[in-house]
Amino acid sequence: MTPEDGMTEPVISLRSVRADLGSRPVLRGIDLTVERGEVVALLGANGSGKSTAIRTIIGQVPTAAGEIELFGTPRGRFRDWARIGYVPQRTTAAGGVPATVTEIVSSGRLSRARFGMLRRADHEAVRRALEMVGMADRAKDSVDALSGGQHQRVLIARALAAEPELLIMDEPMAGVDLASQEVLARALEEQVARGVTVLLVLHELGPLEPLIDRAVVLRDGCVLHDGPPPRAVGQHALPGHDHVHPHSPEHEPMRTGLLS
Ligand SMILES: Nc1ncnc2c1ncn2[C@@H]1O[C@H](COP(=O)(O)OP(=O)(O)OP(=O)(O)O)[C@@H](O)[C@H]1O
Repeated sequence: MTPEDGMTEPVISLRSVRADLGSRPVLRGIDLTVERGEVVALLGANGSGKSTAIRTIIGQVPTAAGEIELFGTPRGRFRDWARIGYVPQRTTAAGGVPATVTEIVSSGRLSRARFGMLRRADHEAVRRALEMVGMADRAKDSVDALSGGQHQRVLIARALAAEPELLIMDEPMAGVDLASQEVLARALEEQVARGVTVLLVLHELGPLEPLIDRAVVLRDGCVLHDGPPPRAVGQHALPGHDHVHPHSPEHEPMRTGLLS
């Protein structure tokens, strides 16, 4: 590959990005770069702006200032959405619409389908995505019959079905049982081994810890930390552990926390 192919460009680049929700400034000057093949975790307390950052990157929230590039192209001109798999913050896959697991996952393949028609290769990609998240045996079931963790697996399979180069996931492990977490961690590991770039919001690194190259911690819409992920196990060791120090009577309890 040559630089002209855009292969040396960061996959995601944010420069001084600001975004408002209503009249409220939620992102207050974010710089963030994700290089090809990196796995970056976005951490921070509730309300610090993680989801808004993700939604701004994929164009669901407009920027008030600053620049965003996807695969080296300004976001406003970016059209190649099939290269990006997005897993929104936890919702049910069904949304009240009667649909089977296969139908939901197939909808993630439409961006790759020619003239909106799924061909054999597309059906195979759907089947592979279902296998990757351990849901192949539920392919024909209605999504209404699934548990929360299984819903989440289906949403991830939907994102994987297009065989994206970049996966953006908003708390993929939230509310997911341990068995599903391990399945998802393995699926993600497989994606990373193939060179897929990943940006994901997490509350704790958990079973994904070994995969994470870098952690970006937000606080009040600003980047507080951008560097190696905390390696020590356990919530206490995270940079942002909500730590109240009761043993400093002369001071107010000190809150250093970011993650909860
Ligand atoms: N539609 C909205 N209108 C106004 N303010 C909003 C809206 N959605 C979110 N906010 C506010 O924006 C801030 C950032 O929210 P965001 O969802 O990005 O945080 P987060 O870090 O993802 O939080 P969580 O960990 O709880 O998901 C919060 O203070 C939230 O109350």
